[in-house]
Amino acid sequence: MLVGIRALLHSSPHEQFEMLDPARRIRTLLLHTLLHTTSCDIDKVYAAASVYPFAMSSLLALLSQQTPNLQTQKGLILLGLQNDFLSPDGKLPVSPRSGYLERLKELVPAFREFGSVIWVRSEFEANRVANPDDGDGDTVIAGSTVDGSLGLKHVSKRKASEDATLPLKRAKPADAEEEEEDPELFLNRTSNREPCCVKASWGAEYPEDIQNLIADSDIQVTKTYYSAFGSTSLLLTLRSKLITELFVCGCNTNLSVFATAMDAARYGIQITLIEDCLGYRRRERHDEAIRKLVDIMESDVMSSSKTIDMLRSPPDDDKREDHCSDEDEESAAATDELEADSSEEEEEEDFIPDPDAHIEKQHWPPSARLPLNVENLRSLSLRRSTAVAARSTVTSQAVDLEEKTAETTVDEYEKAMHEARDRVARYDALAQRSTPLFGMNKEKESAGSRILYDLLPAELAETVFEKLKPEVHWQPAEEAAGHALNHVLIQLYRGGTDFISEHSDKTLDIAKGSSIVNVSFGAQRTMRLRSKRGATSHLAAPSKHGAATSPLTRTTHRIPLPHNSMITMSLETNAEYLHGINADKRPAVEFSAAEKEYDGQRISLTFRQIETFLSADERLIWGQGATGKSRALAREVVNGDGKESEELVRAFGAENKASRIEWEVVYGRGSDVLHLK
Ligand SMILES: O=C(O)CCC(=O)C(=O)O
Ligand SMILES: [Fe+2]
Repeated sequence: MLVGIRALLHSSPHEQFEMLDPARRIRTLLLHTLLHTTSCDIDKVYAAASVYPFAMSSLLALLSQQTPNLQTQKGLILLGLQNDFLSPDGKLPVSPRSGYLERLKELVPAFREFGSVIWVRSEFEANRVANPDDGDGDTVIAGSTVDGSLGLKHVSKRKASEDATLPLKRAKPADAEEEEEDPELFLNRTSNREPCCVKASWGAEYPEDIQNLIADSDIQVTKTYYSAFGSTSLLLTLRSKLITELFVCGCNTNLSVFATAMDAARYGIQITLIEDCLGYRRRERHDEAIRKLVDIMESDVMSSSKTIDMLRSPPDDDKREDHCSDEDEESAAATDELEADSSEEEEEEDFIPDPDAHIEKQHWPPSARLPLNVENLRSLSLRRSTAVAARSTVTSQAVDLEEKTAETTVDEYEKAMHEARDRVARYDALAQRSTPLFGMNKEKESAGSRILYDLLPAELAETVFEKLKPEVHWQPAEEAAGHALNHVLIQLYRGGTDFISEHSDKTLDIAKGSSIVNVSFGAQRTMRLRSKRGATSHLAAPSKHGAATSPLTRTTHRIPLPHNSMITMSLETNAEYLHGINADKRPAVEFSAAEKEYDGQRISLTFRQIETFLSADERLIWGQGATGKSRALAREVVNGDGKESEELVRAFGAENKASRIEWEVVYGRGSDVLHLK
């Protein structure tokens, strides 16, 4: 059960009225319509699994076998760093990104301490078809796919009987009519031009600077397709080395990089694109490739320096643990063994693969297993990078607020909250410190919703919970009116089993275009956001048919809410998803330190900008959500369960169901009902 304590606020000391507490309408309704989640969304971690079920399930099977002590490895893959692309005299020079080589000079040797370095070069052998209609070719972003949506449909045509160890897309020689004139399609000889990287030509060689970076111990691969998995034994190499995570550099982002990363991700390998070490000729193609890899394959994107930082000081375990713990789901496995130890000796000691066996059996020998399944691996990896990013962006905030920490009074807290609210209003400033709610590079999907860690200065954060707790029991919250937010709801979750069912906040009384700001103190809980049934999202990546998610697929995001964090939830996110905090029924031993803190109790503060008002005696109601739209037109509140209550319940129900409501149609007339029975 959730204990909700209402906090009525005066909008200004001079006006004799109180804000309508929307929670009263909302919460009373919730008591009647408790929604219990009944089924687990298997699509939760990445929708790709349903698009490429066969490739995914083979890796899933592989990773979920239970044998201790097997450690996964990382690889740095560098594609196409050849004269034809890097040299100004090459056939298809990419735009030299400033400092690119310097960054590689730092990254490559640094990476060797943590994993394998893999150099992949192209050699023209025969014309390769890109994005053919029958699906029998490489997937790149060029030619006819550039303006429209990318033709991925051929990949899903793969039959389960196909051998997943073979490259997913085997390009076939192009015939005359299929010739692509797009000059970026460098593995294509047309009547007008020569292909790039012709075997034994200068263009196919590595420039000297790159040659100097290659060590004897590195893996070198020559490919003749856009994808490094076509015509090579790269997959076997990766599997024999237990490389489950690839960091990708090179050029072109939209060609070899894209085709390779797509294939790798289909094989269940976690991809991190090192954005400042990618080369391209056209920015929009580079962006599109990254967007698709992030949206479809849940790839991460990092700078080279952040990659090195992350490798050198991986985030602590608390931040990496998966907190999926809904009653309808298996809880995540332990994560201790996740961190790869890249020492070659240890790797060999534990597992000596028989490559032939892999082709046939599609799984590792029973003696080799991972403690994690692929879902955990992926979500952890995603979380980890987000945590790193968050950590590295909060430093300036800590400095900013340092002076304000001398005295940790509630006034101080108020001041800090005001400051935080101002920052919410100034989106640009906030963006420096917070990250998109659903992860770095998920700006669009997050629709302006963001998460900010380390909201308050450290000293204040240490005491704020103890200071706020008595407030919850004793009295409504102090006035917390800011410029944009005039209402706060304080809620105490007494332990892991207190929950709030999934819902959308009802926008009847909430100012249009405003954001809902949700601050967490105390024990960490996880907010689950789940797209509405039958909703076609306009926020996620559009598919060929224009809609991002099929009406049957529901997208789920789980956002851990650590102590001292703040979510700014846009009304768009509120409309698109139901949000809630499920009861956590895992055994206590599975709780992380952050989840156990404060005796498992959590306080949330939900700030809103409310546009419907009540008179101090609660007899009159007016404003956006009432029938009288101004003070002068205020009407008497309606209580009881008459027809009007029923109508309001129905309207609220509509908002819980639909990702888009016609606000004017559903709520426009307003309702003077205050208490729903
Ligand atoms: O406690 C929380 O963080 C969520 C609260 C919430 O969603 C609500 O009150 O509408
Ligand atoms: Fe809510």
